[in-house]
Amino acid sequence: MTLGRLNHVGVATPSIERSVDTYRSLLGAEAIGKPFDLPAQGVRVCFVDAPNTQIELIEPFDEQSPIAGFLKKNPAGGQHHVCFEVPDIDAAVAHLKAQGATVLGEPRIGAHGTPIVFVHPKDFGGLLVELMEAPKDEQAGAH
Ligand SMILES: CC[C@@H](C(=O)O)C(=O)SCCNC(=O)CCNC(=O)[C@H](O)C(C)(C)COP(=O)(O)OP(=O)(O)OC[C@H]1O[C@@H](n2cnc3c(N)ncnc32)[C@H](O)[C@@H]1OP(=O)(O)O
Ligand SMILES: [Co+2]
Repeated sequence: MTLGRLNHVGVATPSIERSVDTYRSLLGAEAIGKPFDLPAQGVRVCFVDAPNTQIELIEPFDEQSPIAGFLKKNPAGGQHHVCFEVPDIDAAVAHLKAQGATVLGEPRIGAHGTPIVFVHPKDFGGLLVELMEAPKDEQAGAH
């Protein structure tokens, strides 16, 4: 298991449009992607680029969304997860399970088109951690 770059910070919001306005007006964010649906993950997504990472704005796609409960508890939204890159998601999952961590489900394709998996917040002092397999071209470029 090798810890890689911080890929993004996930921020849950009841309205991507309102959050985008806030990032633009209060923080001067300019590089903001177009929102898109990810029904398989139960979210609508929009990336705000910062020089060294991304903010991933996520809004529930439907009532079954994994962020529905979070927004019920935090109606204004808030920081939801952090995502670190790993070179090999299957190796990371095997390592985490061997250490007794609670891996939430099987790896699935995430918003960047590579496999992702989540680790329960109880294993990280209340922080929901997402691991994302780094794109192979980035890994090749890193050597
Ligand atoms: C855009 C696609 C993708 C990407 O490519 O980047 C994504 O990021 S998708 C993001 C959304 N998807 C997920 O979050 C999937 C994984 N999450 C889950 O499986 C669940 O959300 C959860 C973490 C198991 C929580 O389930 P939930 O039913 O909402 O809550 P519980 O009531 O069971 O909560 C148990 C416990 O955990 C606390 N909690 C819940 N969410 C968070 C959070 N985001 N950060 C920190 N803590 C969280 C909750 O408060 C409970 O605590 P206690 O009350 O102390 O038990
Ligand atoms: Co994410």
